[in-house]
Order: sequence, then C-alpha cells, then structure tokens
Amino acid sequence: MECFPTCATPTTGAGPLLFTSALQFFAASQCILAEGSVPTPDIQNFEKFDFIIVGAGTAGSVLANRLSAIPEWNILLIEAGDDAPMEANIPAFNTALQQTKYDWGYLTSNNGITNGANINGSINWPRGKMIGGSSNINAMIYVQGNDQDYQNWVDLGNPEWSVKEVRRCFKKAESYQNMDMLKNPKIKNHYGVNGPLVINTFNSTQRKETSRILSAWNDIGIKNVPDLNVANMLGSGILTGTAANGERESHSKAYLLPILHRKNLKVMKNSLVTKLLINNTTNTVYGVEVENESNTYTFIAENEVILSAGAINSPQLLMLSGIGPKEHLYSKDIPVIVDSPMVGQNLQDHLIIPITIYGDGAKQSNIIDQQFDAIRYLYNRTGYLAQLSAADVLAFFSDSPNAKYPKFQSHIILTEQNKPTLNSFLKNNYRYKNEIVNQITELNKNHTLYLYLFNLLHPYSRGNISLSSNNPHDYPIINPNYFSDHRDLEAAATGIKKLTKVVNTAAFKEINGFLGRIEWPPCDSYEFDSRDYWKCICIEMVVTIYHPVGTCQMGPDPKTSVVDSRLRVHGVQKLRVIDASVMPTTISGNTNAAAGVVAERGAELLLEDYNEL
Ligand SMILES: Cc1cc2nc3c(=O)[nH]c(=O)nc-3n(C[C@H](O)[C@H](O)[C@H](O)COP(=O)(O)OP(=O)(O)OC[C@H]3O[C@@H](n4cnc5c(N)ncnc54)[C@H](O)[C@@H]3O)c2cc1C
Repeated sequence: MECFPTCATPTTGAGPLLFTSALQFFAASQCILAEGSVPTPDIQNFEKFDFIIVGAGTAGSVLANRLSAIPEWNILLIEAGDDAPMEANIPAFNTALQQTKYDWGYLTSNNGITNGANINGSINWPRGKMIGGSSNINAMIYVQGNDQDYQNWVDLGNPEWSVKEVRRCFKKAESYQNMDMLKNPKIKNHYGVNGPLVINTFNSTQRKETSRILSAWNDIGIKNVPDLNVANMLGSGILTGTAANGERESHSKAYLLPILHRKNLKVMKNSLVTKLLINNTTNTVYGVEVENESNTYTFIAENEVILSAGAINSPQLLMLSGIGPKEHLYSKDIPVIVDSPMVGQNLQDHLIIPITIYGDGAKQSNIIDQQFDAIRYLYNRTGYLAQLSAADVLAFFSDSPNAKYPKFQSHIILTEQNKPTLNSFLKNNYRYKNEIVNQITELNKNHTLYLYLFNLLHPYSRGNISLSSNNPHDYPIINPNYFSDHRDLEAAATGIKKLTKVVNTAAFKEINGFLGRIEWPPCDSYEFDSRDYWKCICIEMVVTIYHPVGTCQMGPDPKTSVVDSRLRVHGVQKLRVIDASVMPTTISGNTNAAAGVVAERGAELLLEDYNEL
C-alpha cells in the first residue's frame, strides 16, 4: 500500500534530522512549560511541626518561604489542589483554567434582586485550587493600590500597616525587570529589584488598538501616565504584570518552588484541611485535621497554625472549627468555641459592569497564523500567547479631575471581529443568558468589540460568607450583596457616564465607534445611556473581577473584627489568618500584589513575635 503517493523520495541528508529534533523540541517544551512539581513528602500521622500553613496560594507561598528561612523551625504547608498545569504558565490562557479541577468553581447565591441577566441569577466566583492558588489563575495584573488604601487600615486601628511599612514590603517583594522603564528615575526609585517576585510589562501584539484606547482616555481627562503604580493609581496607562519573558510569575514560582530543597519544609498537595484542632478549655489551637485521598491525618502545630486559605475558605474553616457568629454556628450544629460575630462578614468585592463599544478594527487572525504563533511561543515566548487575554491597559479615575483617591477602574477586553470564543466566554465565564450573549456576538460579527469592564473601587455594600452545613466538603454560601447600599448604584452610574464619553473622542470617531445598547426587558423603557438605564444594567448584569477580601478583617475590637493588627485571631491562642481576607477595606485595584504584601508583612510580625527579626 502506498501511503503518501505524492511525497517526494525521502532524503538521507540533514532534513529528517532537523525535523526530528524540531519534533523533540516541541514535545519537550510542553513539559518545561509548567512551573514545576512539588514532590510528595514523607509524612507521618500526628507528626509535629512548629508552624502549619493552610493554603499554598499567594499568601501561603510567601509565608512558607519566609518562615522556613529560620532553619530551626519545621514548617508544614498544606494545599487542597495539585501542581499548577502548563496552561497556568501561558499568559494568554489566563481564563482557561476556570471551571476545571484547578478552580474551586464557586457560584454566588441567587438573591432575587441582582443578576436577572445571568443564568439562575448567580455568577461564577473562580478561585485557584492548586499550588500557587489564585496567583496561578488570575489575570497577572500587578497593582499596588493607592497610599490612602493602607492609611484606611491604620485609621481602623491597625498601626502595623502604615503606608511606609506597606510600601517597604512591596519593594522587598519585587524584582522589577523592565530595563527601559528603569531609566526613568521615578520608576527606578519606586520598585524593588532584588525581591523574589518578577514583574514586567507585557509585549503586546495589540498596541495599535491599545494606543487608541489610551488616547481616548487621555482625551476625556483620564490622563496617560508612564506607570500606574508610580502615579498612585490615578490616570491611565500600560499595566505591569506578574509575568516576564512571556510566562506567568505566580507567587508559588517566585517564593515556593525555589525553596523546596529546604529540609525544614514539607508541602502536602491534594490535601484538604477540614478542621482546626482546638483545646476548648484553654482556647488554644494545637493542630489540623487533613484529608488526603481516602486517609485522614492529624498534624500538630507546636507554635501556631496560620490560615492562608483565601477570603472564602479561611472564614469557612474558622466557622467549621467553632469560631464564628454563634447563632449561625448553632444553626449548623457546630459547638461554639469563640463567638466571633465578624467571621465571614464584611465581604467586599470589585464588581464589574460590561460596557460594549464597537468600532472598525482588526479581524481575528486565521487558524494557520494562530498555529504559527503557537510555534513562535514555544521557540521564544513571543506572540499573542505571551500576553494576557485582556488588553494590557487600565484606567483609574474619579468624578472630580483633581481627586487624589481613585473611585473607579476600567479594564478592557479587546475582541477582534467575529471572534469564535466570545460566545462561550460570555456564556461560561459571565453566565449571561442567551438573549444577552446573542446581541453582543451579533454585533461582533462585523465590528471589533471594545469591552470596557467598569469597576467600582470602594463599594459601601458588604456581603458575607456563611456555611451551608457543617460538612467541610459542602461549599459555603457566597452572598456578595452587590449594590445593597444605594450609594454604590449612584456612584456606578456617575463613573459609567464618564467612561462612555470615550466614544465621542477622535480616537473612536476615526473607527466609527459606537456604544452598543444591550436590550434587556427590565431596562428597555429607559433612555439609552441615561443614569437610570445604567443603574438598571448594573443591577441586572453585575459580575465580578474576582477580588473578594475582608471576611476575616483586622481590627482592635473582637466585636467588629476577626484578627488583630498582628493578624492573631481574637479569642484563641496560636492561630493567625494571613491572606486577602484580613484586609479591612479593599484597595484601589487588583488585589494579588496586596495579598502577597499582607503575607510579607504578616511574616515580619510573626518573626518579631518570636524574636527572630
Ligand atoms: C480569575 C481571577 C483573576 C484575578 N485577576 C487578578 C489580577 O489580574 N490581578 C490581581 O492583583 N488580582 C487578581 N485576582 C485576585 C488575586 O489573585 C487574589 O486576591 C489573591 O490571589 C488572593 O490570595 P490569597 O492568598 O488570599 O488566596 P489564594 O491565592 O486563593 O490561596 C488560597 C489557597 O488555599 C487553598 N485552600 C483553600 N481551602 C483549603 C483547605 N481547606 N485546605 C487546604 N488548602 C486550601 C486554595 O486551594 C488556594 O490554593 C484574580 C483572582 C481570580 C480568581
């Protein structure tokens, strides 16, 4: 049988050799793309450690590094998820891990008020479930926040978190890599260059379009700045990312993987902590209960247990262990050890409202070009796979031009004409109903979609996390309570009205830009682009930019906070929470860098308490 009748006679020259080595290269590059694997440790039931850290996410990775730097301390780090897969490392796949085994896959509860345009009135709340946690599933946007954010924490009775200390910790964490930008003395002075966390700007294949976006922002008064962090999150510009050389920089890659050789650190993955062990006569925590495959283990912490399970799971674990609002614990048949009314309360998130602006623009590249781009990525980490799936520009603004504190933020998702993945993105990631999805994809057939994601930086509304049962496998109930405070709705309408002005700028006129009306029955009677129209869209279509914080907030008073300023849990001994949940108020922008800094500073406070600093 002739398999390839048209194939030229195979050569015995250099050609086949070259092809073979190319094939080997591509096969090997898939393996080296993943960030690395954590070996399974040799571990015994009832083994004793000095510190046990629950959760190897952003904060847990930092803590494992800083605490295991003390050679006399034995550290156990426990993570519910597996190693991060290859996709986590490739920037353009930043949404690809949602709703896989690497995502906890949470949904918000249907409150019957918001989210009429979303399937079953609820939205996705993804959270990383893997080594690196949410730092391996996030969009890599590196935002430090505004000085006032940290001053707010001090004003709430947390003296350890002064702007000066927090800024020092950012520098300690950072390894800023953009040599061109470092020629600017303000940028050089602002960032750290010797820390573990590599940050840089992305190379963008969309610079023509992102320049247009920047120019439009500039024209409506959101002035372009060379660097958003240096500008204290005021203005618009190209963002910095936890990425460099075409790869993601997760907190696990920066802090954890390089120290796996330390003899005093054990890391257990695929292991769910189900409960804290507490001596209820002394209210002292002495260990944790853990499920690994079908086995249950007990591990003892001689000094402390540190919860770094994130803003949903840290309060969940406290409540499962008897620390929380007493009536709620009684209702789930959980014996109350400490009545701590704020556990799971004070939930703050950055909501987003999608604003659809269309214009002439590039078509989606064809499949052959995309495949070549994939090869280019494997060879030298360039091309579209090396950049995040959203556009690499941001705007931070307020309702008055001279404001020193931003109220609003805008991200952009740039969607070329007729993009095949738009439909599934809107349906699966945002859970919009077909009527909404179809309108947007229909207009995208012949227009580029500039999807502006408007977000409110400092909401007044507060949600909460509560238990659905006393079973640690049952997901907690997430109630974000968006727009429950009317001031948020008014502020959002003001911010959106300001943002939609971009459509009248020269940059958008040049491409026949127009604002797309989303037809949705509850909003149809309102005049398009009026405040009332936008308020209606806010209520019906609000989704998340994935920044829950505040559910174990720090503060001096056990009635109004969960941990003190040194992150020790009120009412119990030998227990801290160190992760995004302790932020008493949210920050001006994306929360990953700040969660890492909470852990940097939290580690310092802990070391001070043991005279190790
Ligand atoms: C989709 C998405 C996009 C985002 N984009 C950005 C962005 O671009 N920029 C930005 O600044 N921020 C972004 N964020 C937010 C940012 O990533 C988080 O604020 C930050 O990672 C929180 O860190 P953390 O340590 O508190 O929690 P996490 O990083 O979530 O870590 C918690 C860890 O604890 C583990 N865990 C939980 N419960 C248990 C248990 N019972 N037993 C054992 N282990 C457990 C989890 O599996 C996880 O690994 C995004 C988040 C998401 C989900």
